[in-house]
Amino acid sequence: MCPGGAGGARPGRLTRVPPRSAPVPVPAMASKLLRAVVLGPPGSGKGTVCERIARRFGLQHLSSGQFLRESLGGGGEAGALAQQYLERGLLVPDHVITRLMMAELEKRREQHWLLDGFPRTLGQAKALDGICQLDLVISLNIPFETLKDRLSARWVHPASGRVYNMDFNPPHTQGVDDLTGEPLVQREDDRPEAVAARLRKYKDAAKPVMELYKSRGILHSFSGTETNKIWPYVYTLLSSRIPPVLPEEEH
Ligand SMILES: Nc1ncnc2c1ncn2[C@H]1C[C@H](O)[C@@H](COP(=O)(O)OP(=O)(O)OP(=O)(O)O)O1
Ligand SMILES: Nc1nc2c(ncn2[C@@H]2O[C@H](COP(=O)(O)OP(=O)(O)O)[C@@H](O)[C@H]2O)c(=O)[nH]1
Repeated sequence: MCPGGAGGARPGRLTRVPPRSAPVPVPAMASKLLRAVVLGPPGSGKGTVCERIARRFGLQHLSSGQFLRESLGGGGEAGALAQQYLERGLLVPDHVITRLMMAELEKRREQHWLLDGFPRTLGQAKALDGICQLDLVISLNIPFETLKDRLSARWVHPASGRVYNMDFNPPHTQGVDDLTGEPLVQREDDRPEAVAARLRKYKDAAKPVMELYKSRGILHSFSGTETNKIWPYVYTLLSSRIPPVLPEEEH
């Protein structure tokens, strides 16, 4: 486990993806702080599952992709660097994303946390090793056709990262974010023609990361086409490590 440190958590400009309603914060009084990662290709439901875990278990959810998107307009050096890569649909270099994520995690060293989208390469996994020992890695295995369908129906609220799907979790009013009333958009890279290339890139980079965590015995894989069917297993796994603050059924 990552040790806690003096100073406590400070509110930073991290990307803590806001859930649909406020999470119940879990004071990290326990000496063991949960360090978890959710891996999976684009569209596999990482954000959806992480949001549920964050709410049920009071964990901090950090999404590297959302964090990067938010950093772009901030005027910072790292954001400007990242922009060049994101605009071209490329992975941000390890040293850039690692620096950003490490700074955020340092602020959260006294809280339970859950990472989504990081680490994505072996280099990133090794950097994470340098600051903590992960307890749990959840891998979502979803068939390609399902991913393609989901992404083409995904709508996002850019400011918060809240995600909708026209079949699975539609907004109350079409095209509009439930909490702010602001317009929803579709991501350019969610177009079907962009998805196949993204998935290939994901697989190449993720394979050694999965092998590393498998060899350590902390990788838990879940396969299926429906998040609601996978979710009870994820909930049970998490419950064996940290007490829930909300029951499983409450979505
Ligand atoms: N850990 C990372 N390493 C390098 N680049 C990253 C990392 N996380 C995010 N990025 C960059 C490249 C991604 O194309 C972009 C958006 O990330 P993200 O929202 O996680 O999208 P993604 O392509 O993985 O799809 P999805 O959100 O559907 O999983 O940010
Ligand atoms: N139809 C359907 N859509 C889902 C399911 N689970 C998640 N989604 C949607 O699929 C899209 C991708 O999910 P997301 O959590 O963003 O995946 P991520 O890219 O791995 O973070 C979003 O629009 C979700 O609302 C599911 O079981 N069925």
